[in-house]
Amino acid sequence: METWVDVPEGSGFGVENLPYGVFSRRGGPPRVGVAIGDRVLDLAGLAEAGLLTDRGWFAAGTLNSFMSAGRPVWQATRERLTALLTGPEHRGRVEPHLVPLSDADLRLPFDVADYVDFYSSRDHATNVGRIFRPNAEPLPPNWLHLPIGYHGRAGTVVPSGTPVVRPCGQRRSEDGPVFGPSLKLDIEAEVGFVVGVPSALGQPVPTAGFRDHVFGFVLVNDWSARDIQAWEYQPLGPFLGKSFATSISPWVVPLAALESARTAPPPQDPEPLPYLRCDEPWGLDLTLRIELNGHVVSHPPFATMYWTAPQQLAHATVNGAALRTGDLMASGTVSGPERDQRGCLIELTRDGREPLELPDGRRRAYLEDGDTVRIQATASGPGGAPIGFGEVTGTVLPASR
Ligand SMILES: O=C(O)/C=C/C(=O)CC(=O)CC(=O)O
Ligand SMILES: [Ca+2]
Ligand SMILES: [Mg+2]
Repeated sequence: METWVDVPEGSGFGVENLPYGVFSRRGGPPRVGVAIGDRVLDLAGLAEAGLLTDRGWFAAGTLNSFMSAGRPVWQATRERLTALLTGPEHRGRVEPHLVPLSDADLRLPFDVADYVDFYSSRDHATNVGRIFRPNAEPLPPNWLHLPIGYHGRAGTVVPSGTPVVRPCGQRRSEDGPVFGPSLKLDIEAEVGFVVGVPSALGQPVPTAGFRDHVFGFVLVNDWSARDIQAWEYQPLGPFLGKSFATSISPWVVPLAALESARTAPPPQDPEPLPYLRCDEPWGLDLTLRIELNGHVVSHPPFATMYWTAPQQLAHATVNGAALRTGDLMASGTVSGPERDQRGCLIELTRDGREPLELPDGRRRAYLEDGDTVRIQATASGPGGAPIGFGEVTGTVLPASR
């Protein structure tokens, strides 16, 4: 597929992708756009010019209204945008609605309804199980039977670029609990899916309902204070150790852009219960890349995730819990089997015992004030075209006291 837009070589934003976001230009009103090359196509502008159907979806500060419109609308919009961006006859009327990315202020793409975080990488769960519970089996007995998760704090999901203030809290010391800034501030590189179409209370959504409810995927950094977490989390799970901030990428990659990236997940043994069985393979050939202060420290492979997104969705609703537009469900930390494939510092440095030696001569056990973390990801698209997820970044600010 050829677009008349000049897409730089290696850009993950070719016409095969068309990820959705919300942007504003020079203090102007927010609007929905799709990324193409190093530009944003202004969908509200296209609609005003009569080039695109809009039922109040695009001159909006969030994607929620468009996401709730459902799959037939998502499909028709994608087909129309593809036609506009590939047909040379449309160029003259469409080109005025392309905004340079450098002029676009990217917002949180959707209002987050509920936020769930899973724990679906077997390598990650095994590695952190050994660190947090050295005297127990690394995988809890339920791990192979259900995708473990917890409910997080939707109101502290922030867009890429938002600074992260080092959290304060209680941590264990030899003399009892002490209060202060976390000494073990960490990241978690994850991929999340976003719900578009709600479901009714009392009605589970089966794995086969995934495509009808889920709009797309984003990158997630689930910032984690390991010392606060280790002291507070038993028996009810993560609380203040993770609720201070969770960052997401500004672009939502639609499911339709990920068809070529779909791959069989690792075999599941024991076979899951019937409600968790899935006819379609929803592993994704997607590689993450984590940079710390500009140095690449890891390449986590998403295809190794044990539990897939449709299984997570089916599990999260099997008790009848309803879905709302804007629900964000994150995969859990993405870690592969190799040392340089781990998705967080607690694994990469074995809880600080083996600090990273960065090429600039500095060492890192956990994050220090002023550190910047950047997570990117690329999936394989049709004919090998890269499908980019953009990036999620954040810089650590000192604790406020
Ligand atoms: O095993 C534990 O006690 C803790 C695990 C985590 O902190 C991971 C978590 O938040 C879920 C995930 O990202 O995989
Ligand atoms: Ca997490
Ligand atoms: Mg978090």
